[in-house]
Amino acid sequence: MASLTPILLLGAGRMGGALISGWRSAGTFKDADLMVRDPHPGPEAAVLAQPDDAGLAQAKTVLLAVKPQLWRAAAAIAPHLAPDAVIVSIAAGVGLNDIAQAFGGRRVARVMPNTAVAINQGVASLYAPDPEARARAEAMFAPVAKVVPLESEDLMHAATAVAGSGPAYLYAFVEALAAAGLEAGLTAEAASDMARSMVIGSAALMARSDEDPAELRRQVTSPGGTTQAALEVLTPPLGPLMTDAVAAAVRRSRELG
Ligand SMILES: NC(=O)C1=CN([C@@H]2O[C@H](COP(=O)(O)OP(=O)(O)OC[C@H]3O[C@@H](n4cnc5c(N)ncnc54)[C@H](OP(=O)(O)O)[C@@H]3O)[C@@H](O)[C@H]2O)C=CC1
Ligand SMILES: O=C(O)[C@@H]1CCC=N1
Repeated sequence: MASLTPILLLGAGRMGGALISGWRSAGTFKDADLMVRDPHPGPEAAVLAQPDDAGLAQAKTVLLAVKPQLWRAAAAIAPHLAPDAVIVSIAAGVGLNDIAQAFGGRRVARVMPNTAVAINQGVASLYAPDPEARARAEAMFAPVAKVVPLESEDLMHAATAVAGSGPAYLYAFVEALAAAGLEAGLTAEAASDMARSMVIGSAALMARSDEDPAELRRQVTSPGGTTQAALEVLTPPLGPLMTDAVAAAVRRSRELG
């Protein structure tokens, strides 16, 4: 693999900022290895070099991290890039061939990360038929995420729906559980503390356990007890609901492309 730095973050908002935080804490890149082009960079990117058009030619790798609706406008920098610059896109839904075309035929990798890269515990699905682009994307994401290679680009929609958007589903669950606790008589503060701490502790337990989630669930569920009573309410609609939610995200990902 050729040198992948300097890396240009083309867009450095919430997801670009999460990556910068993760790279800093993992020691993956020095700030001097990173540059940013963004009209309003987030706090993590504010100290990074902001090259003018001539300076863009220094970038060896470009992380495309703008909203999917804005990616074609962002690609207007392509004529200023070095011919051998490689594009690594995290934009939801936007196809590899379209990106390659807009960036003058340069090599492209697609990655779908999630915000947990900020603490080096992300998931990053990767599709890149070009070996050099794949190697660079792996070098960028393996220090901050579990990298999951995808065999076909079409699976990127499902990866986005499960692991890219997934953190929001979990936070929505915590919100709903806290609201239910409030309804059951707890104070708002106690309900929020319990829901949040329960998810943090249960996720940490799952991370350390060799058991699959179904066995961990069984370990909590006493026959005829409280958990069983709740799961009899929760489980029947949960599977179909999650299937519908993931299908909606897949549909939206296809539309964004
Ligand atoms: N957030 C997430 O959890 C995840 C996001 N993604 C993908 O990452 C990408 C970025 O998402 P996110 O970080 O949430 O979005 P943000 O809006 O937080 O960040 C995008 C940044 O790009 C800037 N920008 C807009 N236009 C341009 C341009 N022409 N050139 C350079 N920068 C520009 C925006 O500035 P301004 O605010 O001024 O418009 C903003 O700072 C999306 O494509 C999304 O699909 C992927 C996985 C997870
Ligand atoms: O909501 C979105 O479209 C982006 C992609 C995955 C997470 N956030």
